[in-house]
Amino acid sequence: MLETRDLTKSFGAMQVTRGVSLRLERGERRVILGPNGAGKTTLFNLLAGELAPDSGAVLLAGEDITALPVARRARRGLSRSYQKNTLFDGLSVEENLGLAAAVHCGQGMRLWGDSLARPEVREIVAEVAEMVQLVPHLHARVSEVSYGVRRQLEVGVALATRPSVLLMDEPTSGVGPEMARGFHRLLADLPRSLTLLIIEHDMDLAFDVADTITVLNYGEVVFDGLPEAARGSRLLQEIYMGDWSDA
Ligand SMILES: Nc1ncnc2c1ncn2[C@@H]1O[C@H](COP(=O)(O)OP(=O)(O)OP(=O)(O)O)[C@@H](O)[C@H]1O
Repeated sequence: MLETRDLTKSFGAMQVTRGVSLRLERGERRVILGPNGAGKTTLFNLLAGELAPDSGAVLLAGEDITALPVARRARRGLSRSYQKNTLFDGLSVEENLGLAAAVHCGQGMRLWGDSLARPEVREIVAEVAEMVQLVPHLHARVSEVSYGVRRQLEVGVALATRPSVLLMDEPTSGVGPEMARGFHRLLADLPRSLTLLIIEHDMDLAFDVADTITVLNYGEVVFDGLPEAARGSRLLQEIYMGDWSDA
């Protein structure tokens, strides 16, 4: 469903992405682990189209999308859930979801008030609200909801564009461990038709949701495989010493 071939990216003399080749099947939940500075966010930027690679290719459903800008990748079903500045604080949870759904349904921002009433938009809002457990919060203003609900809404806004592949950069960052677990259960319950690629800093949390794990270190894939194998890997234990000993 999503593939990279030998992606490389440097900033000046520093090579931050080194020959990264990944292949995600449809419906796969892959977690990307790696220490600070390993190149996880850079890889996401290359996948989403915010950065162009120096060499290599990104393929979505078999088609080369390396040259496509962010919006065109999104229209093809590759979406990213952002941590910051993507929500309209003065609007309700429902309106935020509705706006994303309306844009997806081809409604201009200009008429968005009317767009929200359209049946296809209402249907998406209801479906997504259910998926990310936002039904009790639909009428709350975003500025008034808890941090955890905001994080759920960020994922909801991305889902309202009906992606086939969703990239999430540390969706649980800043929430406590218990809430993070709940959040991962929510992710695990998302429809299996959706392919998920998640950056997660915490190794234990990664095991909650991952079908497969990729570990980056100094921009390079140093592990790619099943979570059970990751648990037994000495290399990972060394890289993740801090997180393992904290666990
Ligand atoms: N635009 C940029 N210009 C120069 N250097 C950059 C740029 N973006 C990232 N870097 C550097 O590239 C390296 C990888 O950064 P990246 O953010 O991809 O790592 P990461 O694995 O996501 O780290 P973290 O877990 O801390 O977010 C870091 O050394 C970072 O300082």
